Amino acid sequence: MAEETAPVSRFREYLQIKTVHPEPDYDSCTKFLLKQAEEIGLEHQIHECVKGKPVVILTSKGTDSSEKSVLFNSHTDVVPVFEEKWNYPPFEAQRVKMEDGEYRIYARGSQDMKVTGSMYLEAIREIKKSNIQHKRDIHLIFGPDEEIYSTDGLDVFTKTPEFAKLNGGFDIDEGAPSFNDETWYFTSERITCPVTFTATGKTGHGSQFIEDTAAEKILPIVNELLQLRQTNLDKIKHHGPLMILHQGEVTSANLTMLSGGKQPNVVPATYEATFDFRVTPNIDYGEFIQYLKDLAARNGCTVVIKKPAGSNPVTNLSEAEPFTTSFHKVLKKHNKKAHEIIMPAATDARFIRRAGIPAVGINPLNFHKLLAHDHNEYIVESEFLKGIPFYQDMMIELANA
Ligand SMILES: CSCC[C@H](NC(C)=O)C(=O)O
Ligand SMILES: [Zn+2]
Ligand SMILES: [Zn+2]
Repeated sequence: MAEETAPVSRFREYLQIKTVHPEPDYDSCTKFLLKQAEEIGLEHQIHECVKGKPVVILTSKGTDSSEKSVLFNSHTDVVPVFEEKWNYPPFEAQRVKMEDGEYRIYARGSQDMKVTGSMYLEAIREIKKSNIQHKRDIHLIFGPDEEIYSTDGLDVFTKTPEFAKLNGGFDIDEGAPSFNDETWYFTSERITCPVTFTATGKTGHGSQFIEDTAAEKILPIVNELLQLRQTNLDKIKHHGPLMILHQGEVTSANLTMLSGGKQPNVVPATYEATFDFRVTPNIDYGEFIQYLKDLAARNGCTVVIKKPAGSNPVTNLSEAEPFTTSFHKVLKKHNKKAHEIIMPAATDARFIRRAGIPAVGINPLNFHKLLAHDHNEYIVESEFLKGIPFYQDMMIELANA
């Protein structure tokens, strides 16, 4: 049995903190991060835009803090588990030796995204230990509530003077591990767009042909949107198993909640249908919202756009020099077969882009089954360890760009 190294022990300690919704233990998490900062020799700030929702920032000062800084962002919260479905307890972070000799770390958050926060911490630890100087300030941002829309997290924090004071010039953010030897990076993402349609109609006895019912109003909407889902899926189906890389190019629609009715023999007065749309940056967001409003009106329903987004800026890397050159230099040094794709899900990078800062989501882990939000989430230890020098180089190259 290979000895557990200190970076793995610290990663496991981070995973053991139950920052799980609906009641994430942010206090213990902040204590852990501050202990890291003290050991490593980093400055720290804590911003609670909303009480109990800390954004923790750990900083390695550069030799010229007047230059634009570089940000390395990650979230500290994790999604809930169905514990009975796990082979290993999700908050023990067990280190398990596999038949191929590899070690895996099983825990909720191991992929999404404490592995990234841990790689940032270990990378900066190495930089400080070796006393390597860098020009720009490096800020590690640990944000809360990303998994629940970041309303009390980066969404609000990125609008504060404290965020502006960080003077960010470039942001490295959440990515996804790849299932092969390629590394994907994201300069844009689909807008997360939860929408609820409500139909109201006549009620009465379940034995009668009541007219103008809620069901008759909601169903055309549901049917049209499920058809839209199919049409958009058909556009990317030809990619076969690689379709997953092209999801961001189209808008997805999933009926995620449907409710109405109290008893079988009472015609319901209302029906509610909630869709999780992810709106591709390839279409006009405003036009899509108008389409949903028209669809509701045409069917005599009301519609609530639950998280109106305003804008969905895309990072144009050709306009993000000198950082872009440094970013690609590091990918090359680490022999990354890099591909730019559209992030199909939502990350906190959207708020940083909205603040006018170029942001790139990336995850250097290769050969992983994507297990974010799934049972038995794990990472392969050797890939985590390989990611540390990757981020070390990324920090130094960007901070000296
Ligand atoms: C919508 S806010 C929640 C964020 C979450 N992000 C990821 C990467 O899983 C999502 O896209 O559902
Ligand atoms: Zn995440
Ligand atoms: Zn997530």
